[in-house]
Amino acid sequence: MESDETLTNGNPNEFDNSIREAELKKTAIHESIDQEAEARILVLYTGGTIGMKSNNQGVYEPKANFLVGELKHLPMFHDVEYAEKYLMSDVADYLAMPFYNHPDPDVNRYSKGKRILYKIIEYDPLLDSSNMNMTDWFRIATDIHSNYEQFDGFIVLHGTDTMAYTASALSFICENLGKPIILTGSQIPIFEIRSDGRDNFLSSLIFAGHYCIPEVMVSFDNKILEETEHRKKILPVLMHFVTVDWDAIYRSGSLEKFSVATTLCRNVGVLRLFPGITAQTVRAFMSTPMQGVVLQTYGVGNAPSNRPDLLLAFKEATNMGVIIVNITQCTKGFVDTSYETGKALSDVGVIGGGDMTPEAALTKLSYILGKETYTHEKKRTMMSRNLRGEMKVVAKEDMSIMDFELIEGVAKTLCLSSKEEVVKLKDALYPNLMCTSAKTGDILALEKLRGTGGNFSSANQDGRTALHVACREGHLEVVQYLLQHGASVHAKDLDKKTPLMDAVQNKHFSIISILVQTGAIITLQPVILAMELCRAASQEDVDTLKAWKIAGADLNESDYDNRTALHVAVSLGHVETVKFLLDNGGSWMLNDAFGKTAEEHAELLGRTDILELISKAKEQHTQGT
Ligand SMILES: NC(=O)C[C@H](N)C(=O)O
Repeated sequence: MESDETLTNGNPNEFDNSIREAELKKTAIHESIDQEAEARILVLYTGGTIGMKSNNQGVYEPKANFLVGELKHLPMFHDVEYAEKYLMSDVADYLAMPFYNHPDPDVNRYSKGKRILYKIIEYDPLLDSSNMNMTDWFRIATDIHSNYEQFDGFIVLHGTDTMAYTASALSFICENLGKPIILTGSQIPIFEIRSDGRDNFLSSLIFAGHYCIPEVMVSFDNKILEETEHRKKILPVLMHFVTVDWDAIYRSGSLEKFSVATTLCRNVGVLRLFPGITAQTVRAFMSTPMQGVVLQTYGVGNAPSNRPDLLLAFKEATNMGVIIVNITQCTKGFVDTSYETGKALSDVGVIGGGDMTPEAALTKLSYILGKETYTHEKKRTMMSRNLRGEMKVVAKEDMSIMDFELIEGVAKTLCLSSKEEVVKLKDALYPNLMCTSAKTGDILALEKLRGTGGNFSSANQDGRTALHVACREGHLEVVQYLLQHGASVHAKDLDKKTPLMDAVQNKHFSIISILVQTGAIITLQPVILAMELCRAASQEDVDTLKAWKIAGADLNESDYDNRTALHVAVSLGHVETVKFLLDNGGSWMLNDAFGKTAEEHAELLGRTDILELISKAKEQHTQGT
C-alpha cells in the first residue's frame, strides 16, 4: 500500500511532509467545522408509512433496520463526503444533511446557513400508528427528556392515522417545553419514486434545525401546524415554509425546567351528539368509571334545549364529578354560548372548549384528570384555560382575569410610583376582580388575589362580595373555599341581599345548606319572606319553596292579606305545590284576611283532589301527634 511503501522505503523528508500535510488538513477540517453553524436534531422513528416497505403480497409493512441505510443513499438527507470526513467520535452514528442556506432573512440574519446533523433512534417494534397507545406517548416524551440537553430539536416520525392524538398528547405531557418537537409522516413510503415523505421529513429537519419554536408541531404538505390545530387544515398555518407567524407561537411563561408529566387518565371519551340520541345512551356513556367526556355538539356548541331528559343526564354526570367539555362537530369554528341552545349546556355544568380539536380536548382532559394533586374545581378551571395554545378562541366567560396580570399592568400603565397609590388602586380593583373570578369559578385566580393581599370580605361598588357572586352562580367549591378563607356569610349588598338569598333565588340547594351550617340566616322581614313564598307558589315553583325551606324559612309565613303560600297554591289549583307544602308543614287551618282557611278555599272551588291531599295530611298529623 502507498503509505506502507512510504513508511518503509521512502525518503524521510517526504515522510515529514506528508505528516505536515495531514496536520494542516486536520486543522483545516477543524476550522471549517468551527465556522459552520450546526444544529443537532434527534429523530425518533416510531413507525408509520413513511418508512414502510411493500412486502411480497404488495402490502405495506414496517421494516426494521431499513430507514437509516436507505436515507444514506439520498443526497438531500446525507452528505456522504462530509460524513466520511467529519462524522466521528460522538457523532459517528449521525447523518449529515448538506449545508443549507435558509432563504428566510429572519433565520439568516446572524449565520450564513447551517449544517444539520441528525441522529435516528429506531423503535422496536416499529408501529403502525393505529397500534399505538398512551404508553407509546410516554415513551416518546421520555426519550425526548433524556436527550433534551444534547439536541436543538426533535422530530418524531409517526404514522398519520393517530398522529393528531400523539401530537396533542405530547403538547400537554411535555411541560415547560423550550425546544421544537415536530411530528411528521407520509402517505407514501419515503423510498417510492413519488413520495410526500421526502418533503415532509426534509421540511421538518430544516424547520427544527433553523427555528427555535418551543411547541409541538406537525409538518405536512410543506406546512408546519401547531399540533392542536393540525386536523383543521383550513386554519391559518403557523409557517408556510419561509414565513413564520411569530405572533401565533405559544410561549409558556413558566420558570420551570422541561419535564414530562407522569400520569394520564384513561377514563375519558368522546361523545358525538346526533338528533334523537337517547338520554339512556348518554347515561350509559357517562357512567362509572368515566371521568371526562368531550361532547361534540352542533354549530357553535349547541345541543337541543327542548330535551330536558338529555340536559338532566348531563347535569347528573357533572354532579357526579364527570368533567364534560363542549366542542363543535364542525371542522372549523368554536363554541359560544350566545344561543339559548348552547347556554343550556353551560347551565348544567358543561365547560366551553373554545376551538379545541377533538384530539386536543381529549388528551387535555386525560392530562388534567391525571393531575392527582388538583382539586375538582381546579381541574375544571384548567380545562377552560389555554394551556399550550390549543385554544385560540377562549370562551369569554371562561377566561381567567389573572391571565392579564391586571394589577401590575394597570399600575405600570398609570405610572404609579408610591406604595399608597398602588394600595388605593388595589382597593378599587380587587373586589371586582374577586367577583369576576367567583363568577367564573376560578379558584386559582382567587388564590392569587388572596396571596397578594386580597380580603374576601371586601365589597365592590354595589356592596357585592365574591361570596354573593359564587352563591348566585352555584360554584359550590368556590363557596367552600371562600368560607374557609374568611368570607363573611353575613355580608349584605346595597339591596340588603345576603349570599344566602342569592343561593335561594338560584336554587342551589347544597350551597344553601353550607351557608346555613356556617350560620347564615334569613334576614328578610317575615311579611316580605311570605310574599316571596306566595309568589313562588303562584308560579308553581316548588324548587324555590324547597330552597327557602332548606334556608330555614317557615313556609306558613303570611303576607299583608294574611295569605300563606298554601292559600295561593290552593286558590290557583297547583296540586304539586299544594302537596309539597303539606308535606313540609304547610297548615290548612290558618285564616287569611278574608277569614278563610286553605281548606275552605279548596271546598269553595270544589277541588276534591286537593281536599283529598288535605285529609291525608290531617291523618298523618293525627298519627304523628
Ligand atoms: N400514512 C400512515 O402512516 C398510515 C399508517 N397506517 C399509520 O398510521 O401508521
